[in-house]
Amino acid sequence: MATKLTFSDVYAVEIIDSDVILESDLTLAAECFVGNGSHDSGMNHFMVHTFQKSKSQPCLWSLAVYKFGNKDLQTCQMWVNKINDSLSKEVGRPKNLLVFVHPMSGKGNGRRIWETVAPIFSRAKINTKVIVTQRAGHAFDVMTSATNEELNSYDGVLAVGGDGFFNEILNGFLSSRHKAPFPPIPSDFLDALGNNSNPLVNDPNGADSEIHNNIESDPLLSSSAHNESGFSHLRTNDGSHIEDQQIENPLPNQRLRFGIIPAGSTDAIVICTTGARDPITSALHIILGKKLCLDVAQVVRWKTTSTSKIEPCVRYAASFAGYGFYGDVITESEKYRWMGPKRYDYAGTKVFLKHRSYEAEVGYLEVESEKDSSILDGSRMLSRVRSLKRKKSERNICQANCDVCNTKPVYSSTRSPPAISSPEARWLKSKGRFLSVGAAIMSNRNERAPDGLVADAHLSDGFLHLLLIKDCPHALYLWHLTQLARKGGNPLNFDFVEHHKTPAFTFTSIGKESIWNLDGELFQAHKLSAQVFRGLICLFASGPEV
Ligand SMILES: Nc1ncnc2c1ncn2[C@@H]1O[C@H](COP(=O)(O)OP(=O)(O)OP(=O)(O)O)[C@@H](O)[C@H]1O
Repeated sequence: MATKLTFSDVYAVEIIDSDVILESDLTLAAECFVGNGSHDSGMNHFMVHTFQKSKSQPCLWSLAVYKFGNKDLQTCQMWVNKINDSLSKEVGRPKNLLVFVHPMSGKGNGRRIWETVAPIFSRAKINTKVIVTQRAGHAFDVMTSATNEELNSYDGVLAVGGDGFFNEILNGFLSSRHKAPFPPIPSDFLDALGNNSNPLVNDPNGADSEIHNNIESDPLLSSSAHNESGFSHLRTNDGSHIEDQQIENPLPNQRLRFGIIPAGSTDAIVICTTGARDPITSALHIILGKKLCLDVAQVVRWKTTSTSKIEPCVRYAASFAGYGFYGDVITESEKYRWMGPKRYDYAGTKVFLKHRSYEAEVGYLEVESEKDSSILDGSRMLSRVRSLKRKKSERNICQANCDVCNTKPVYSSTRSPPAISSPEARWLKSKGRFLSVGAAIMSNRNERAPDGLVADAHLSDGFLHLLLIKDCPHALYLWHLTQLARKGGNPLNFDFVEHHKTPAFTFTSIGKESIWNLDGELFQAHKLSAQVFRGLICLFASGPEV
């Protein structure tokens, strides 16, 4: 039994009328300090609502209530007032929230899950405006059309649903508000536009690997490259020039936070940011005003198919962007939505059995700390890749109050990550046949991959992890997948796996295929670029306790 409570853990206090104590209140009040004679008639009580951590799984929080009693009602009221005064001084707790509920999310439980947690918000005296979505795109439309003034009347926006639903809300928020230069353009694209760039080439298929170093003439990163190709360096997503715009609500917007109550099929973002997949835990993170900044990838599609026109289209992803295997699984699984979460297993097996590979060219920005030397020969490249395949014991796992995420200040949204525009920036290129191309913005832990795709990815370090799975025998690919599914597995420790930590990459499909998976949502792109914005949004979460 707890002998002390901290105000930061208390979310509500209320006087209760002894004559009408509900049965449910008594069962909840499993642990309570009961004064002498508290069972006497005429005794008055007040309840202090807080939470407790599960002993076996500290990230899993459950509600706890402590009951105090006194014969004098005034004394009880005085204590309630004093506690409320102290609670009102707790910073960062939300008072008004906009809540989107996806009723069909996951197993179709979105509405029921919201009804389970809604009383906790009422008890904490948080006002909620609830919108139950009628169709896909509903939340996106509300978020894009809301004025900044309307959004400013809320302390946060909640998604009761899965990763895809959160992605929709995120895109609705950012697409009309995030003002930033586009990420670098794929190099072959520049070639087509009359540019002779020749960045470093690393052929993943090994034998014909040709490595060129032409840093000085690399035009990928210069603002002029964007201008030459007809895209202004400082353009917003709606195409207007940033200089012409008044930035009303600069991003990152530390005040408006996002929250997710998990109700989806995968819920990787919730698992990575709270450590649990539990609606009550998430509700408590929100109510107690926890705050965590999150990297967001801005993905720009330049061309939808090989023959289509150049039409830049911007999307955002908070957890993952994937092509090949990942694109096929999402395409296939859409056909079996009626199966609920099981559709991913079914579609995954079907796609795995087909064992298709895709020809593509991927460019990525080399990171100073990942570099072994200024000249990368084959063996150094290999050792660099190996250095990323560290043993689990050496992994620096992202967690609550993470040192890595707290080291540098967050970027201003009006600038690209500095590494991209820095003159020392070096681009490497990988061309060949891939089973998949994946970009993990966070570890993507979920119930099928307990350590995630990249166990030591961080939530707010400004990097994504590019995973290039080169064409390999079926059995080896199965081995890689089983390592992913195993706690403590080492899925990156294979010669056919390339792993690069980078703030930006470009992609061009050489074949016809062009299906990407962004946070579990389909996105068709034959040619795209992506860059990470560090800590672009804030979440009501505190990070997992590992
Ligand atoms: N009322 C609705 N009817 C149909 N589709 C909706 C509705 N509201 C939202 N959607 C769409 O459903 C898609 C999937 O939602 P969500 O992510 O919650 O479920 P999921 O796919 O089961 O979970 P996960 O993304 O975790 O795998 C989202 O793209 C969202 O746009």
